[in-house]
Amino acid sequence: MASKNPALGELREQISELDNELIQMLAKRQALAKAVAENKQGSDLPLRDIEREKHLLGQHVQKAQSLGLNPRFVTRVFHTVIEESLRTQRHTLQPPLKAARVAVLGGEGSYSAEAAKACFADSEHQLVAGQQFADVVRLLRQGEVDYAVLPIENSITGAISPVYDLLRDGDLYIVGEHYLPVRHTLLAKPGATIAGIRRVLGHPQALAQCEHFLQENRLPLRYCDSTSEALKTVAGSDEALAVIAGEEAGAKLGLTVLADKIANAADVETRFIVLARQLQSVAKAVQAKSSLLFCTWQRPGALVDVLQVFRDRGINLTRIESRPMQGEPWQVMFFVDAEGNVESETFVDALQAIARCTRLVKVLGCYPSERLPPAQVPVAVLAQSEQQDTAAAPAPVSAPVKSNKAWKLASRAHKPEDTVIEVGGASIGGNGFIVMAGPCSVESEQQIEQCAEWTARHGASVLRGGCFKPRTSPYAFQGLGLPGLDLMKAAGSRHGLPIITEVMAPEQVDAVAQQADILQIGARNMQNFSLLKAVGQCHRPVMLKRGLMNSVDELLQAAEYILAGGNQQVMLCERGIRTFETATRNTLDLSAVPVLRALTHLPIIVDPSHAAGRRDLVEPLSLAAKAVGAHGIIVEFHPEPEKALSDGPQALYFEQFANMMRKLHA
Ligand SMILES: C=C(O[C@@H]1C=C(C(=O)O)C=C[C@H]1O)C(=O)O
Repeated sequence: MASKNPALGELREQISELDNELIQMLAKRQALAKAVAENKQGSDLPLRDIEREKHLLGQHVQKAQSLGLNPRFVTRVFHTVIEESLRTQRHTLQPPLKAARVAVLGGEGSYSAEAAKACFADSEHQLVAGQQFADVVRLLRQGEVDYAVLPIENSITGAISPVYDLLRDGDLYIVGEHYLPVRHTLLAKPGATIAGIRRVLGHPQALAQCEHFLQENRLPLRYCDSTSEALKTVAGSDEALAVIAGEEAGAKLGLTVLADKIANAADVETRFIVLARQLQSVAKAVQAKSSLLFCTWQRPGALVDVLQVFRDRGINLTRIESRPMQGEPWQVMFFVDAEGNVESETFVDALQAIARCTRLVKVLGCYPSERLPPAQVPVAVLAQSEQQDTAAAPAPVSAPVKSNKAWKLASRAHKPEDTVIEVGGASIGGNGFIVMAGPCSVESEQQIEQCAEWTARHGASVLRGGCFKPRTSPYAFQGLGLPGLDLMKAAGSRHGLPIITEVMAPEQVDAVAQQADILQIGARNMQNFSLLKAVGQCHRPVMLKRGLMNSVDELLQAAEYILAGGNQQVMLCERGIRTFETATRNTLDLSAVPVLRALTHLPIIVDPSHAAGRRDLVEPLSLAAKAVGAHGIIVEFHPEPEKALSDGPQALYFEQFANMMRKLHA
């Protein structure tokens, strides 16, 4: 290849050399991290130092920008590097578990086997198969294995109840955890087709995680004790059977993939626990989790008393589950996972306090926390903007004293403090200022990818894009619909951006909420009350745009519909109103921003693009929006505005957007 094209060969050689250097540097970095761990052990400091991580990332991101690199790419790289550094540090102070024999459900081919291999990657071990969860636990109790690995919760179907129930006896202890990404595929013998399949075999958990696919294809099920049993049955049968399992496990038995990624959600993970017969001590410096079980007395506030113990001591709970108590109908046991080490002073004190207010409390284990949330550094430009200079922020306007029965939940009287909506790493509301940016409409994979890249590169926090377009004319481009939303979600995920898109009808809400991180209600739909009620039932944040002819009071009443439906994550958007003025498409009512900020705790966003309808006005209006105290703006840009399928004249050119971002953050 290189001989035909020597220039290419040379370039590749240079890349290989650089990669080589990178690897050597990574190894040096790891060695230093190990030395830091040893140093920390002596000095009693915790391994993780989130402030140091933030500082480092901040510096790296700035450097990256000065070299023309995408700051989010650099952040992603360093998140991975630091995660590995923390893993090495953890292993330095808390040697990884070593086992000769490990019990798992179903043996080779099962997801449990995969998890066990990951947990005991550092030691030669033999897997011992149990047919059911109870058998796995029995093997450990009887001393036939050193450890057992069991699934405890799944990211889409939640708690794996039979495993919780096996922990009730409290004679086994959790000594480790592992998050396993599971990629369910439908497998069958070569030549089979989905239409021809008579029955799908699998473990009940795996079948439940793929329920939507199975129902859509009307496939009858057969439950098996384990995935490996299901695999073997399908591989050894002449019937038209299929199995839900991982691709690799199927390939070992000669099975081929009929459908890939068939789980109900895109990224599915199962959390596994490692059980042992003895409680384990976790080194002080290692970030640990502890699991407890408790039963409360039957009296009002009994559960609150226990939760208060954690709250008073600053202990964060990562999970709470309840399960029925055996032999005591309608009585429950609570299982909690908490951040902290059971041997720490705080925890010992907490356990004593819990013992005083419960019928029963048991420690189920203590183990290194496998997953630590990455340090969040906004990209450099964002960093400046998010720490908005409060001295420069407009002085708060005081609300007219008026009791309003039409919009109670939206009012400052109901909630004096600002609502801050956390979505995909962006905080909207409070003292921050965020930018949502992207094309008016999603037009193609390439277009939305280019826009997502540009949005991320210039420090905007949310990717916008319309998939269902409310157009004045029925002949205008109506949007790509759900396939467009899939393209936008994928582009957003690649660049670490949450996405916002418009939803136009109540029956679309469920499907759009599956993918979109924020649902937008357009100006024309501000008083579509059945739509407002539908998004009020939804778990996603909603951005409600002010109607062309609606007052601030009507906007707040519309927001009240959503809040009254239960959804408290509402932000309001000023996008221009219709006045006698024709110099601009609409008149951007910037005075509504401070007025709304005084009246409501909800975040206020400004849309200069739709208000002005002209790209040359977008930058001054954006700067003005920030100056009057908006929590953010939503703006449109396009790689080729002249060719845009909708609203081209208001779309910024890429460079214009970049310049505007620099000014906004100056
Ligand atoms: C290496 C350290 O320990 C941890 C790992 C870090 C890293 O890999 O850069 C940074 C901070 C700590 O969470 C340190 O404290 O410097």
